[in-house]
Amino acid sequence: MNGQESVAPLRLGTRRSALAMAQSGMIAREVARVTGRRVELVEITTYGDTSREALAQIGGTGVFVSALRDALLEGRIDLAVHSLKDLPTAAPAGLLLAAVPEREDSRDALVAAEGLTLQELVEKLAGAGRSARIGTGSPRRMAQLNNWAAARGAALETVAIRGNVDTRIGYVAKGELDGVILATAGLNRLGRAAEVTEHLDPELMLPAPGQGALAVECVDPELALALSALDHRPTRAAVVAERALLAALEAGCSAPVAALATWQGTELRLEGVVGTVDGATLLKMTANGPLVLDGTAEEQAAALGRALAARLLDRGAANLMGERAR
Ligand SMILES: NCc1[nH]cc(CCC(=O)O)c1CC(=O)O
Repeated sequence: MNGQESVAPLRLGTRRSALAMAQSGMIAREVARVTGRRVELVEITTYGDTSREALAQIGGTGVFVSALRDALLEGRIDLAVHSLKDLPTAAPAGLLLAAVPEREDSRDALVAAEGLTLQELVEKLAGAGRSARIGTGSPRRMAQLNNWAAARGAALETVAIRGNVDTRIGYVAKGELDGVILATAGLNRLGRAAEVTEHLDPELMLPAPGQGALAVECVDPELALALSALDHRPTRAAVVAERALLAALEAGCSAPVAALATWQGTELRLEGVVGTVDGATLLKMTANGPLVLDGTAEEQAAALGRALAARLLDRGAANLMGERAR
């Protein structure tokens, strides 16, 4: 046996949902390329995968992440891939955010029958004498949809749903709902981009902090160094700003908070939204910061996020979000 063959494959922990498998498979190929090592997928079942309870009841999307993090800390896997928007802003000691690969489309998407946009859907159903029933389990999406409808006097009702992509799209296919909102990035990664009937403009629907981006976590600093080849620094700076905003608001992952940082030349432009689920109030603010992608980029980006959070809190964001999570 030569030295090459005796090197054990890297164990990449993944949830077994179709989306997690697609994301993990994609990153596994990249990891094999940059490390020159074999990568095997190790399936980890999380409580969030087996429970039918509402996400808010079982502690939010953090439940998907914690089983993978436990496996990392216990040495059962070498690296894990998460959807960045599901990653709690506080990381347990010992975990390294080795890479944030280039972000996919960050926008939310409408999947509706007959290829209709939100506006067309609302108009058509108003003609039929009823309101559009749109499924989403996300308070952030509910707040913005309800606010959009209220501003137009449109008859729209949000319906709380959860489940995987198939389940959610199934509600529309079976005619139980008029439309559902999903993240474009997830649909793209699953090869289901064609099901989207409208990509929602961030003006209407600002995405969740980190939406469309992935996080690669590991424990071993040497592995982290190798994985940093997959890091996309403009994406990392953007999501750091978005997550700093979220953390400074002390909002739980189920609070109606949205944030998106985009590059305008050498400036990072951060937009934040805090609202009430009923859409009655939506607070939207923007901060711009010139940002140099050097060793201090993350601190500069985080400062931008904290500054915007402070301005939102000045305007009463804490009251809007209701009871703060912890
Ligand atoms: N909350 C679940 C979740 N977490 C990550 C994605 C996929 C998109 C992404 O990577 O941001 C989704 C599905 C969705 O919101 O439709």
